[in-house]
Amino acid sequence: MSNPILIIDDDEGIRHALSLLLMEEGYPSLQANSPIIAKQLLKSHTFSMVITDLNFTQDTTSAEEGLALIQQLRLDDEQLPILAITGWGSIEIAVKAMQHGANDFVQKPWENERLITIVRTQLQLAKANKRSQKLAVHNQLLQNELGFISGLIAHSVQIKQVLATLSQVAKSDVSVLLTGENGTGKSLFARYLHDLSTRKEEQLISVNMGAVSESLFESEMFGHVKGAFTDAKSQRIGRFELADEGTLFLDEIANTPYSQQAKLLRVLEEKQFEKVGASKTQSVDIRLVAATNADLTHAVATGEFRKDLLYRINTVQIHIPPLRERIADILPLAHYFLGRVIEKYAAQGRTLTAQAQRALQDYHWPGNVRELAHIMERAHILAPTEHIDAEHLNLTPVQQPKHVEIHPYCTVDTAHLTLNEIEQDALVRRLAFYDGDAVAAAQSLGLSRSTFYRRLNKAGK
Ligand SMILES: Nc1ncnc2c1ncn2[C@@H]1O[C@H](COP(=O)(O)OP(=O)(O)OP(=O)(O)O)[C@@H](O)[C@H]1O
Repeated sequence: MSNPILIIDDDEGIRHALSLLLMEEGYPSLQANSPIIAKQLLKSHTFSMVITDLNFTQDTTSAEEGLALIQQLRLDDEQLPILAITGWGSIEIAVKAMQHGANDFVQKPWENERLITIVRTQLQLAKANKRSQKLAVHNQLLQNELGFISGLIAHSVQIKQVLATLSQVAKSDVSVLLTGENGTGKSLFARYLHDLSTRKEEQLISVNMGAVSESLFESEMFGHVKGAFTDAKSQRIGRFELADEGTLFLDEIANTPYSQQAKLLRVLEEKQFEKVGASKTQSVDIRLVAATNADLTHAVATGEFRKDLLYRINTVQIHIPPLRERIADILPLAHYFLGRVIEKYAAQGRTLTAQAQRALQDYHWPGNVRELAHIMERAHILAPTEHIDAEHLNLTPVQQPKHVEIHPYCTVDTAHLTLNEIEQDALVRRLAFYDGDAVAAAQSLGLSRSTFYRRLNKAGK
């Protein structure tokens, strides 16, 4: 049901008549007999529109009280449609009401049909305004999303299976958690899910939880009202509100500051929130998709991630396998990215030699699909002829830990070591091999960084 319309008039008969008229047209309403009561109601409720008289004390005709109220309402909310009722039919007052922020006016006694037409028009206008405001913010967000594309390459059985599961759950409203290494395509799969869902006409709003600073978390997620804090010069729409009726994609969810996880959970559970500085509660209807490259079960065990939040977000969990485990995707992706760079630079077509193709298939891909995209662009720039050879791919040995000889692990005499000692030795050597870069070391072993550390610590005990 839509938010109610607030009727403000000191005359009970008028409030009643208006309320009945609106109800017949399907608009619920609440009533206030004075500006004071109206302000109280506005603090605790969200209204779709305000219809207000201008004189609230008997025998006054100056309209001062009403004009002051309109001015205040407009200051508090730039979008709220305000309709003034000018009882003492002077055009001068009607003009003043508009100057103070009213969107339109009607004269008493009003014609029902005209009044309803104005109400309907103003509500539609407000909805359109809100939508375009949301679209503007959304476009900005999209522009900030580097490398966003709509194409999706799926040749391997594993990715076909992922797509099948995504289509299966898309139409429901269950929360989906996408797990997988960096660059495996989690954001792209979130978009795929949204596009297949019943919410596809609405927005998919992405938030990189690692990029939201702790101090601005609430303002970013829930928005703020004008004046909520020193820099809050105007009202701000938060990501939850932007995603209303659509999908909210929380990327890198493991990076949500612990102090904010309870607040996030509350909104996800109750589907209600308050803007920073606002006392009234807003409802929101979102479908949640989250993504992580971390081991969230481990993060729960170490107290970094709330267990209840994990259970709220992982109703369905889908793992996106790393590129090295789905070799069938490598060449189709390589050709796809090559096609894109050729288009981008309006360049002549190029082909991959047989050696280059083999090198791509043999490579370990610690940076997954994102790395492949970069390598194809670089190769396009580096190759002097239309043939891209293995050397132009520049797959350096450091990035290629698949070759056993570069890990001096085999030279260790393991005959007298326990399994734990062998594991620790392997982990320590791998870390040293990557110059202490735990992420690269973990990725080369097919582990998340946290699992890598956990095993390193365990093996050391
Ligand atoms: N199957 C695919 N087909 C086409 N492009 C893909 C595919 N998978 C990934 N990509 C592209 O690879 C890049 C990295 O993907 P994406 O950003 O979705 O990965 P991610 O798993 O969300 O990464 P991170 O964990 O770092 O956020 C993007 O440009 C994406 O469009």
